[in-house]
Amino acid sequence: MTTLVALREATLSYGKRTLWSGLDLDLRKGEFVAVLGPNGSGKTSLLRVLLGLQKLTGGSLDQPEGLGVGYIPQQRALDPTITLRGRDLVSLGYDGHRWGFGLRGMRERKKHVDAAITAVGAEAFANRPVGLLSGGEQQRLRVAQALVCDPDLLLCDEPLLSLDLAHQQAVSRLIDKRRNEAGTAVLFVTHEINPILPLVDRVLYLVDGRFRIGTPDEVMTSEVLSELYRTQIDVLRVRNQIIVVGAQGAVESDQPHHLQAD
Ligand SMILES: Nc1ncnc2c1ncn2[C@@H]1O[C@H](COP(=O)(O)OP(=O)(O)OP(=O)(O)O)[C@@H](O)[C@H]1O
Repeated sequence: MTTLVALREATLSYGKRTLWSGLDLDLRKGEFVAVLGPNGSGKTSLLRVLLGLQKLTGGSLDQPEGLGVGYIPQQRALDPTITLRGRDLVSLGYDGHRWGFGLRGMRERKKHVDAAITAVGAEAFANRPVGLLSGGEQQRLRVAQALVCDPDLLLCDEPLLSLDLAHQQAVSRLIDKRRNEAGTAVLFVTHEINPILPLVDRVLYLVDGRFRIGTPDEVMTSEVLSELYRTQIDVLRVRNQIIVVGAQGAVESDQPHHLQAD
């Protein structure tokens, strides 16, 4: 499979604090990689490196020139006074240069924006000011904005947060469809692996500068998580769900970051 992006011996430090080092990661075309780990382990920072917003402090990042990158940022509620409409937000993600700015360009732009809005089921509120929409409605528009530019690489920072179950499934299916049909590689930061487990090819699990990369079966085990968290962790499989139980008692599978290392 073609490698789209390669990190070699990658290190990221802020001052004296090293978030991770010696990270080797090949992201392949059409691959779905989930990034898991407790708060502050450097998941968002990894996405920022791939976006070119943060420089590595060691090692290298190889990505082809002109790689199309879509980004679904971690959710922050938008200011209620913002008057930008939902469809304008989606349009911002569209690369109009590809089609030019003439009449044809504008028609193409509208076609793509409409398709992205329909894909996330946002037709009913796309013409309303984004600041007045609910968190889940805003999130669906952010997903549309990231997909409308037909990205080669899609970086997702907890995109399912604040979505109800039906929309979690709809958004996951949409991202999966995109990578199956267009070979888009997906790097998906999440605290909850279960809703996306059937889609995940590999997991990158970061804890306190330590990390493990492999298939969910290789990484989501009692042995590996105990080693990463440096405390006894039990990983149970119940009806195709992964339940992580820490030393402090039962830990909800969607909140492994609440595990205490002491
Ligand atoms: N520009 C920066 N300068 C200094 N420290 C930073 C900077 N950006 C992030 N950090 C710190 O680096 C650590 C990792 O942050 P990051 O946002 O990557 O973590 P995360 O794994 O995404 O966490 P969360 O699960 O809480 O979203 C945090 O302690 C954060 O405060």
